[in-house]
Amino acid sequence: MECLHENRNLVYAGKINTSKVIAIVVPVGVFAILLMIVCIYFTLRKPTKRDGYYESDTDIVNAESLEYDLETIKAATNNFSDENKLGHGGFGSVYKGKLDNQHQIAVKRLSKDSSQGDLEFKNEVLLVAKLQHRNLVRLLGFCLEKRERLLIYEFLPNKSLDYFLFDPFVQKSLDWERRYRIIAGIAKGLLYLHEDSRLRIVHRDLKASNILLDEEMNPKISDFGMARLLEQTHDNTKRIVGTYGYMAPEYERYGHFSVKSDVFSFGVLVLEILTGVKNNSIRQQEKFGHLLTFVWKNWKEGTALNVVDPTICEGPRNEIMKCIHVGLLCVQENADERPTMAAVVIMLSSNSTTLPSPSHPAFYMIDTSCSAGTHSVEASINEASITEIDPR
Ligand SMILES: Nc1ncnc2c1ncn2[C@@H]1O[C@H](COP(=O)(O)OP(=O)(O)OP(=O)(O)O)[C@@H](O)[C@H]1O
Repeated sequence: MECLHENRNLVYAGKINTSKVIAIVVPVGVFAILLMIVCIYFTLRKPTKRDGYYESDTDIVNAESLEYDLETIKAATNNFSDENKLGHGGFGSVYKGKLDNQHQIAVKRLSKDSSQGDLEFKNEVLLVAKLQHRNLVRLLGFCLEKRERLLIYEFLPNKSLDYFLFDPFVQKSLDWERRYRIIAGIAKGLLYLHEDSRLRIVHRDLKASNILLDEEMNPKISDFGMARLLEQTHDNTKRIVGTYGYMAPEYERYGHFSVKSDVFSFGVLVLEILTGVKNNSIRQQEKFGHLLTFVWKNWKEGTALNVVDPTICEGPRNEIMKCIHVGLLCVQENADERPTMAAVVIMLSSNSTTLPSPSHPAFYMIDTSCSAGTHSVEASINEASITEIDPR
C-alpha cells in the first residue's frame, strides 16, 4: 500500500512539473519566435533611399536583374557593327542584337555627354522599365560599364510608322482599318503615359518615327521617358527635346511642356495618318502648303474628305470624318481647348459622342515659305529633331 502511495505522489509531482514547464516554455517560445521574425525583418530590410526611387528590396533586386553586362551586348550586336545598325537618332545610334537565348533586342547607345550620375540613371531605368503597356515599346534593361550607357529594348520587326506612311509604294499596305487601329493604339499608349501609369510621363517627342510596329502592325510608342533617362527632369528644365512640326506652339516658343503639348503632337500625327502627308517636309509644304492650314481650310469649307489619302477613301466616311475632327481638336492653338487623351480615347471609341467644334489650329496661315518653327537650326527642317538648350 505504501509503495502504491509513493508512486501516486510521484505521478502527482510529475504532473505539477509538466504544467510548470509548459507555463514557462510557451511564453518564452512565443517571445523567441517573435524576436526572430523582427530580427529577420530588420536584417533583410536594407535602408530605403528616400531621395531616390528605390522604394523596396524588390526594386533593388529588379534593378540588378535589369542590368546587362557589356560583353553580352557586344556579342549580341556583333560589337556594334555597321551591319547591325538600325539607325541614328537624337540620342545616339540604335543596333539590332540577338541574345544567347535567341531573343532579339534593339540597343540604344546613348551619347557620352550625359551629366547624370550612375545612380540616377539606374533609378530612371527602373522606373521607365515599369511602364508596360501593349502600345509601348518595352524597355528590357540597361548596361552601364566603362563610359557606355546602353538601353536595351524589345526589337520591333516592322520598322516605324513614317516608313509606311510617307513612302508612296508601301503606303498602300496601310488600309483604313489598319490606320484606325494605329490611331486608337497610339491614343491608348499615350493615355497610359499621361494618366494610368505610376508616373505621369509627358513624351515630348511624339512623331511618326517614334511609333514602331510589331508583327501584326500594332503601334508601339518608343522613346518615352527619354527626358528622364537623360537628365534630372524638373518642371523648370532648360532642355528642349522635340521635333519641328510636331511641337506645340507653347513648347516650341517658350519651352512649356505638358500633357497638352503631347496631345498637340498626337493631333499632328493623326492628320499625317489620314492624309499621308508629312507635316514638316518642305517638299510636301510646297505641294499642300502647311498641313494644319490645309486640313483646317478644307474642314471650314466642308470639303474635309478631300484631304484624305486616296489609299483609304474606301474607309467608312463617319470614322474618317471623326478622326479628322479629333485631329483638329488636338492641334488647336490654345492648349486649354485641346482634349485630354482620356477624352480622345472616348471620342475614338464611341459613335454617339458629340464633339465640340474645333477652333483654328496653331501655325494657321503661316507663311509656307518659312520654316514650321521659330528656331534657327542648321539641320534640314525635313528631319529636324532637336535636343537643345532653351534660349530663354
Ligand atoms: N525597339 C526597336 N526595334 C526596332 N527598331 C528600332 C527600335 N528602336 C529604334 N529602332 C530604329 O532605330 C532607328 C533609330 O531610332 P531612334 O529612336 O534613335 O531615332 P529616331 O526615332 O529616328 O529619331 P529621334 O531620336 O529624333 O526620335 C530608327 O530607324 C528606329 O526605327
